[in-house]
Amino acid sequence: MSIEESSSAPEPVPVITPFRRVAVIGGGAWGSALAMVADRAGRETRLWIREAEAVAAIRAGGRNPFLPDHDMPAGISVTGDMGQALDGADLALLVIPSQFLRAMAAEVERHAAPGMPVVICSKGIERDTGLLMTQVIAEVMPGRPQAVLSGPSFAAEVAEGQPTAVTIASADVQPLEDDEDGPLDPESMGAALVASLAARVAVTLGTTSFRPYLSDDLTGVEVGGAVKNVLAIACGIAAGRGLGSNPRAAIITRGLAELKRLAQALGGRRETVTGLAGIGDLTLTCSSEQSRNFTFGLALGRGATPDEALAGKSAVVEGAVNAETVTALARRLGVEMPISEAVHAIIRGRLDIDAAMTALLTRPIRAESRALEPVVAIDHPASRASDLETTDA
Ligand SMILES: NC(=O)c1ccc[n+]([C@@H]2O[C@H](COP(=O)([O-])OP(=O)(O)OC[C@H]3O[C@@H](n4cnc5c(N)ncnc54)[C@H](O)[C@@H]3O)[C@@H](O)[C@H]2O)c1
Ligand SMILES: O=P(O)(O)OC[C@H](O)CO
Repeated sequence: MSIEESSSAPEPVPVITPFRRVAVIGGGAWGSALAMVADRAGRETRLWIREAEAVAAIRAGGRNPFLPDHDMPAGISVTGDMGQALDGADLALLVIPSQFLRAMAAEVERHAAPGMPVVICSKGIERDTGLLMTQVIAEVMPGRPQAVLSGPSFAAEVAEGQPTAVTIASADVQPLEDDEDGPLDPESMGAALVASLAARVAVTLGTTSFRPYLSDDLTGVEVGGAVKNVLAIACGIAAGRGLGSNPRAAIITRGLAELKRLAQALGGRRETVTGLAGIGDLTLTCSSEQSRNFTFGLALGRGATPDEALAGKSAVVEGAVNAETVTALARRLGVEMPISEAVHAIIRGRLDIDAAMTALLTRPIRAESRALEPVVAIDHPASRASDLETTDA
């Protein structure tokens, strides 16, 4: 029996027109892989790369140094000229490391056609402002339609065409008409989702190896992408320190609780946290040495300083910055994130790994679920004054 036969027949949905000309802004590993996705999906694809050497290397028939094991398909037009990349584009994917997105987006805004939507593919929170990437784009590209693409997706595997599923969220998912069942009536929301920018981006990029899911929760999706990087560093640290397999499971589980608290404090929804951009990306990044964040943590755990762990890397380690941005935002909102705090304190040299581990393990004992009210916290029998609570500022 086929998959189609085994499930009830879906309602017919309107045909959604894909975007035809896609500009990918940012030719690091992820931008290059996403350009390959767009090319495979049959879109006219241009890839803007900031580094002239990378453009020259690809044009000379070589490979992008940011994705050195993969040929760039001939159908992708590679350029270092932003105006050329955006000329005639009807969609742009912004694949710029989070701390540089503001500056690059301002340049995109100068060249992009009015109303051309952008898809944010970066994972992080801006250091100077504590803003999510969607908030940065709203400031720099006011009024421009935007979506977010995130989820468990190592660039190299996507470039190889390995099966990958991601979440695409856009904010234009409004019920199509007033509905007496309220704005979250599933039928009305389902219809709105189909008419959304997220859906159009999904049909633009979907292939037999790249499967997007739709969401209207940009905040939940964004917080997942930023926080998982910090938690992957925590898992790397534990592995590098030789602490066995148990801490990884604990960090993923309790880290997910941190992620959920921050997402909800910012207006995101808890179910997004259990989706691809939350637990999906968290489990991927916390479990693989393909992750730059995990391997950064691994080096710290083996005794390297943060500078030594980053030395010689052209690749971005978003979590190294986002440990600071995530915890600063959490503190401002009164959200407890002890594992992320510990990672930040270790990177800053304020706490050594063993002291951080002891501090985490001896925090007050409380119910696992905060749904169990009232929340009772009991002093841990082995606790000292918690190092974590004194680490910062
Ligand atoms: N690599 C992945 O597997 C992957 C997957 C999903 C999401 N992401 C996210 O995509 C974003 C880009 O990461 P990547 O992996 O493509 O990068 P990368 O590590 O492969 O390459 C570094 C990138 O940083 C850019 N860069 C360096 N200095 C800059 C500056 N001063 N101004 C502007 N840009 C500068 C380079 O041009 C290059 O594009 C990050 O937010 C990352 O979290 C990456
Ligand atoms: O290599 P990392 O740790 O930046 O992770 C890459 C992607 O975000 C995984 O989804």
